[in-house]
Amino acid sequence: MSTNADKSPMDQPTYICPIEAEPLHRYRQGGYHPVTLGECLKAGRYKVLHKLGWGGYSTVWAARDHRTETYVAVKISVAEQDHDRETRELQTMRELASYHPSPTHVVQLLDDFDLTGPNGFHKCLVYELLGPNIPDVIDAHFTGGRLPGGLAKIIAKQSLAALNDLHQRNIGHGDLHTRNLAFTMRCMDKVTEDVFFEILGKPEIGRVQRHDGKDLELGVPKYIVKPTSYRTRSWNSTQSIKIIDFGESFLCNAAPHTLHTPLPVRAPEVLFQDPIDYHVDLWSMGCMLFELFTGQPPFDTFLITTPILISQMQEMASDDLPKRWQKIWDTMDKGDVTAESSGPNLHEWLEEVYFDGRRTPDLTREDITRLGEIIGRLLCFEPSARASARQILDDPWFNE
Ligand SMILES: Nc1ncnc2c1ncn2[C@@H]1O[C@H](COP(=O)(O)OP(=O)(O)OP(=O)(O)O)[C@@H](O)[C@H]1O
Repeated sequence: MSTNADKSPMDQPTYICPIEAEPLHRYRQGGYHPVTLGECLKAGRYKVLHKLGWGGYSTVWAARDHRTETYVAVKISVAEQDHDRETRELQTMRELASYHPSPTHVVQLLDDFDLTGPNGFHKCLVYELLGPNIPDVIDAHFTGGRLPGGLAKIIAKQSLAALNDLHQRNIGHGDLHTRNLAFTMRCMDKVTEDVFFEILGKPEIGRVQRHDGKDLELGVPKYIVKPTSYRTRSWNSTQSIKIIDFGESFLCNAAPHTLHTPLPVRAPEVLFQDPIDYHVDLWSMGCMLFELFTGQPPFDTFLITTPILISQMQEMASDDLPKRWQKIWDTMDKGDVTAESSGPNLHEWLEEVYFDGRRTPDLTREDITRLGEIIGRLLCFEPSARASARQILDDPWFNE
């Protein structure tokens, strides 16, 4: 008997919804769990109030924890067969919970539970409730598409401190980019639900319909909620961030063979299929620092292919391709990419992007030169040549 799960996405019925939402075709066997606002999860403990976001592997919901009378974030994973990701996320979080004090700038896991719904079995992780991520705050609050230099420096220092805490414990994050840095929310627990909705915005709800007008399939929600857009916050230097999304994380003594880090921040050892450890995060951190200060990642984010990325990496990296990778590169099918690198190097590119004339710079040329030196210590092909998070944090530029 053929089921929905056997069908390719092309054969699936299509759904329409008037608001921006996660891909609706993924509400099917093995996919997202359909959540309704106001429903209570884990035997009445967590009352769902709003949608916080979604990713390739989960939907994330703001909820009231009736036991502790606090607001929390419940991450409901897709009910896929391969539970490696959620196992790794849970394992990392439990490992971190065994340390006291827990790292200041890493999201804290509060609870976990299992849920069975029409689309299968879902692992649910309950986290402390955080605010919006960096790109969402930039979109909402900063014209010009980038953070003020002072705030970027504070966020950079906090993410380096978080990374140092993880690496000291032999944990790799594996998915470090600005979407995975979320601002903390202060004083949320004491606020009433009315104030809570003033901050997160009232949920916007859209009715889901089948494109062909037939009844909805079992497992597809009738109504979908638009992710929150936080209001009434000022984003300044008193702010604090935490690293979220540990679905790609790993303990270095049991590192996976590959990672699904987004291509523009993916470390070269992942591309060349070399063994992986926490040094992957230092490459991603180099890319992230570039983006935090300039508002733009160093490597193309659109239509990028592995050969294009490797050729751009050769322009930006502080060292040459190691011999073991040069051999692979020489024989790789490069499509339109010429082996010769001809683009700007890291320092030229950083200056060009930062002083692009479209935005008023608040950092000096000397600042940008020094930032370029710092990023250069991270963007080294050879993983062991990359500076550690601690070494970067100790750079005098971060402490002026
Ligand atoms: N603790 C939290 N507090 C507030 N919002 C959160 C929290 N955790 C996650 N979110 C929101 O939910 C979104 C998805 O979460 P997350 O990145 O952990 O899911 P994912 O399915 O693993 O995503 P990806 O496909 O990016 O790996 C985040 O981008 C963020 O907007």
